[in-house]
Amino acid sequence: MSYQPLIAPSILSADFARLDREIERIPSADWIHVDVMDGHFVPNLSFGAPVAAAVGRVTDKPMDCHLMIEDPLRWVGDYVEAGAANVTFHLEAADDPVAVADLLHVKGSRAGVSIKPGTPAEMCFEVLDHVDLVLVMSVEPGFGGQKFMPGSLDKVRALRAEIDRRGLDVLIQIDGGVDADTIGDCAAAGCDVFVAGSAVYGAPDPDAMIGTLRDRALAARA
Ligand SMILES: O=C(CO)[C@H](O)[C@H](O)COP(=O)(O)O
Ligand SMILES: [Co+2]
Repeated sequence: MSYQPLIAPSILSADFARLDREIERIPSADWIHVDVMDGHFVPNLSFGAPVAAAVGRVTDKPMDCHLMIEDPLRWVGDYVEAGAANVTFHLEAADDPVAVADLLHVKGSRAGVSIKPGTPAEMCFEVLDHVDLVLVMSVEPGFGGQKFMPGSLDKVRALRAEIDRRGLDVLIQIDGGVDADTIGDCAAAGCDVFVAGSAVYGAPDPDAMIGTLRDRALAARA
């Protein structure tokens, strides 16, 4: 099948006082990326399941929850109940990542696992058969607006090779510093899903920026 990059704007860079209006500004988005930070796993606090549920009420697009939280087994169910289509937890935070992924499937969402910049791609290999998505962080998680770390692309290439070798239907998502200049390299390395916060909401026309990002990803794979 032809390559179809998915653009997932992060509402972390949106105006939290008007999330309904901010989501209306991005009709071309494929997914809505929702960054949950608990102030423990990462040194920042964003919001939790009630705000995710509010996002779910104002959009029909798939809600993609990125949980930067400790003890994901305890909390993931709340995000499925909030309406998430995908729930991604951090490998570094999970005692038993397969149990978290299995719970997400039982609850009815897709399961994603994420790795921070310092975690080798190979650490994910044993959970690849149990998840639908791997999220490679290309900044240290916790804050929007950071600079893309090009070293993350080697991890994307390693994951792409292993997923393809096993013939798995697992998406590779990249998150952090993705913009019109960096998305091409991410697509060429093998990414399927692109999170962009500041690049989209910092643009004069956020929806036009989504089109630019998609075009650049497609061009890099042509
Ligand atoms: O998970 C995240 C931060 O931990 C965000 O999704 C990410 O940083 C998006 O913001 P930007 O595109 O501005 O880097
Ligand atoms: Co994120």
